[in-house]
Amino acid sequence: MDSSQAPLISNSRHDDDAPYDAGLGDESASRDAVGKASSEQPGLFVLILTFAAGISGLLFGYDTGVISATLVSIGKALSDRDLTSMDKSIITSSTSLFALLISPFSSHIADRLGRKRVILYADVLFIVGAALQAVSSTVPLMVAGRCIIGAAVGAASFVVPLYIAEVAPSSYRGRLVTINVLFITLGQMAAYIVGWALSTYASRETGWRWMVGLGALPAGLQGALVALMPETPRWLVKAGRPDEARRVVQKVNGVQGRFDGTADAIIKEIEMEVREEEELRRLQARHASGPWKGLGVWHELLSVGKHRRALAIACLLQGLQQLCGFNSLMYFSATIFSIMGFESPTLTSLIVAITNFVFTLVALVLIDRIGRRRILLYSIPFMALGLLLAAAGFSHLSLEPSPAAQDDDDNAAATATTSTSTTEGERETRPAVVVLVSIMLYVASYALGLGNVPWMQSELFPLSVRSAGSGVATATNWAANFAVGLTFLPLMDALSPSWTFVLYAIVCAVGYGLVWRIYPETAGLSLEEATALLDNGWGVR
Ligand SMILES: O[C@H]1[C@H](O)[C@@H](O)[C@H](O)[C@@H](O)[C@H]1O
Repeated sequence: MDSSQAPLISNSRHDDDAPYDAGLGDESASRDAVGKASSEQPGLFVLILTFAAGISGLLFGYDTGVISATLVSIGKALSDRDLTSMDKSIITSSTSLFALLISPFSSHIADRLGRKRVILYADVLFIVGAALQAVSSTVPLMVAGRCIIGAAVGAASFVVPLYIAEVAPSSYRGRLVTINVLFITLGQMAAYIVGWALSTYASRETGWRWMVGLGALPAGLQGALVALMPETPRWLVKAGRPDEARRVVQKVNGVQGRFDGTADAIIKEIEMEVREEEELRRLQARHASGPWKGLGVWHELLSVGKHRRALAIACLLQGLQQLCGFNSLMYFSATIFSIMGFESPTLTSLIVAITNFVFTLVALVLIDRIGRRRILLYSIPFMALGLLLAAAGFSHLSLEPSPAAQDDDDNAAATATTSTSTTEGERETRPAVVVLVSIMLYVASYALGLGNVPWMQSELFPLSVRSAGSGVATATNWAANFAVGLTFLPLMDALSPSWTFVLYAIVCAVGYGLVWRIYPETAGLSLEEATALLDNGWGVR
């Protein structure tokens, strides 16, 4: 895996003011000229770039969030029958599977053809995937559309943060991680609003087709914006085009067409970094021995104790972010609220997306003050509590797990009417409210901690293994996301909703113990200090 492989990873220098450093390389380099450039106000150009990155997070969020309302609105439109739990699970998880499969390839394309090219290809995939879903008439066609969307999400979630990190001044790179998560949650909220509006006001036949098809619009906008943007200076230098790279740096710094010593210094620094990186790769290849021979950076990652520890922590956090079951709500909350008999399941499930977005915003403000380890240790118990309360609520509800009840809003409304018109039904209202409030508690505590902290993975790894380590951790995230998407509905059928939620609570409890045991506090530390914590052990005091 090369330096550009991992999402949220970039190349160059460490910025002490940027606790969310997106995985930038050479810690030792703090050149004056670069520092000067970094402290400047963002120009219009940089703002456009940030917006472009935002669209990508938005698409990631929209396309993963929209499936919740889509699944309850499809009815018999695919293959002339109701969707089974297995259909729903495959339609949902095919996206994460393809995101997992595609991201390593996109790093090679990004290195060969440039970052911009990957963004454009991803946009094309977003558009094709959206169109295919919108016109699909069978389950396999819908799955094919979701796979194409997955490939787009995988490529975009990898390359856009990289693009911005390589172009923007260092002070902006640092905030990228959280801004990206914020845009993802914004996209999910937008998907839920669109899902609710279309399932309520559009016709039954076409509403869900618009939901999935609308994802093409931001992709088209992003494609048009990206076509106007330059390649990154770092890629241009690597491709032997330093003059073009200099022009881009001048544009970013707002000194286009004038002599600018800062731009020269930055280009020199990039050239140095590119050389250092190549040298490092040669050394790694030469020193590898035994089973790791020829594996280069993998040898370095797996044979050195502190790198292994960093990898264990990063994978633990990413795995936990998904295995705690959050995305089962993101993907299936409308289905859950539908079988609980809520009159408008898509509107009710909007609460999940809004809570997630609002508390991600709160996390932005709190996380540096409280610290990553501490915010996790404070929030995970509340996640477990929310899950257990929801499980208790579910055990007092008589659910209607039949596909007809799940897929038909009218049916769901009928169920709700019946349940509220009888004494039996009135007794059911209270547990339904308990489930809803518990889910909000769970989502809020997730958004404060686990929704964000794992993406700060790159600060655990030293430069030499940063991209490889972050890449593996990101793959862990998609793999666990896939597993949860595929197993949630079958688990609900096999174990009951209560026990499924108890299972996620157990995952949270085990995760809490592991975080407490092996994840040291890195907030407020420079990248050198953070990675040094793992030199001789887990660094937990
Ligand atoms: O950080 C994000 C965010 O928490 C999203 O809401 C979730 O759907 C993603 O899986 C996660 O990676």
